[in-house]
Amino acid sequence: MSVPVLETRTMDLLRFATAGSVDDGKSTLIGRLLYDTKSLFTDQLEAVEAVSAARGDEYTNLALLTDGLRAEREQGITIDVAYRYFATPRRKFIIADTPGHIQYTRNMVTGASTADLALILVDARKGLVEQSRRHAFLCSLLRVPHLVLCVNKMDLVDWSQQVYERIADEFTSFAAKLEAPDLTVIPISALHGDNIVTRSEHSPWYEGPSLLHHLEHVHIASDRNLVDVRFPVQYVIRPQSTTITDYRGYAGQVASGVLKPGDEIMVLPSGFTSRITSIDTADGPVTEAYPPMSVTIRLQDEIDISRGDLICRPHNAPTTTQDIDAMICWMDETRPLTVGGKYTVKHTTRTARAIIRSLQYRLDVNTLHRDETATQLGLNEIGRIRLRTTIPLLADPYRRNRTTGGLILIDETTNRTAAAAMITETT
Ligand SMILES: Nc1nc2c(ncn2[C@@H]2O[C@H](COP(=O)(O)OP(=O)(O)OP(=O)(O)O)[C@@H](O)[C@H]2O)c(=O)[nH]1
Repeated sequence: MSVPVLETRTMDLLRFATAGSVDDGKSTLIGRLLYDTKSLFTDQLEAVEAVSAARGDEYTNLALLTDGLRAEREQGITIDVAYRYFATPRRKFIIADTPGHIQYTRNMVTGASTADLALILVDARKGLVEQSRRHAFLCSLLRVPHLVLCVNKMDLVDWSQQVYERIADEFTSFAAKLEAPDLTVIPISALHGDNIVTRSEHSPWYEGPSLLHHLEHVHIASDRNLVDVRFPVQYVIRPQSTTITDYRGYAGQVASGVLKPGDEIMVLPSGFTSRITSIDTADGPVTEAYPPMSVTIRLQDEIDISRGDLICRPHNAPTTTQDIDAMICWMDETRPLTVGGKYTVKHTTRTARAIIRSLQYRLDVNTLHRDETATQLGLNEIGRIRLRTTIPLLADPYRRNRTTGGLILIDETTNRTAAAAMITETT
């Protein structure tokens, strides 16, 4: 049976990103999750207890656990995306802890772009702030399928149901305007551990799940696109590169869809068709491949295929195009995006060069106002652009496919990532 295999293999890992303003309690919450799921080593805990005591903190400061960077510990703020891992018997988790400061939109974009779920924290005393809306907007732009609003520090508002409901209602109506995905709101106290692992006795009026229960059970298997077969070829394994003289395979990671031996496929951009003879993995051959598996595909016919080509089904192909419309988040602090600028584009396994043909508008992420008179995008600004590439890209809209719909721009002189972009239209 193929379906149960698919379920267990793809269901056991949840990637989530955390967001919130400064001091809303993200680091404390992550520390609490690590602590309560026993994902810590004794020496880590002892170190944190010692630092907390030295700082004169009233409670063991669990936020210190997630402060991976020395600079951050000194300044007391999160400045980069820190990845944390923990597991429960039901699932493994990767947390992207992204900073709350307004100037770190690019880190938030980096952390959330591969997330299954985003967790936005608000301080119950302050309610929704500009940052909460901004983060919710970015999550919708990045198509993060599940959103959780944690109303934190409920202990500081005496576990008031009214306070919680006002914040939950306000956020729910804002999220509705964003085509936001599945939304869950949970009242918590990260510091004291209420509604984190088990339901708290302080909130008898709250009938939903604890945060961990929700993280363990949120259904993510159907978020993956299993319909459109997209296999960007990363590496061609030729006869001379193995000891088996007649082996020729195409290695890569399945971006979407399900591939099976016997399937008819088409290779882009050439358009040649063939059939899959076998699918190999590091653990031996498999009878099917689906995202995010890394596999090597062998074909019945000898076709000229190189890195950057894409394998799909003959009647379900991405658009082959040099003209791309995209929403873009500018990440280069030294130079702004300007019309006419030339960049290297990395799109799946394909590299091209591109020119920015136009900037249609700059978006104010707080008000969602579009400024059509804008001529530049600076660090952390978001806008809609049109670009033309030197060679065709094999692209889908980002809303359909987060892999074949995403690209990055690289500054050719510094080799730094200048922007991340989500394709809105391919023409
Ligand atoms: N009373 C109470 N205090 C909390 C709670 N959660 C966090 N705090 C406190 O709020 C302060 C800020 O928490 P952090 O976890 O450092 O906040 P953060 O959002 O990670 O902040 P940055 O890393 O600076 O972005 C700390 O003093 C925490 O102890 C809570 O549920 N109740």
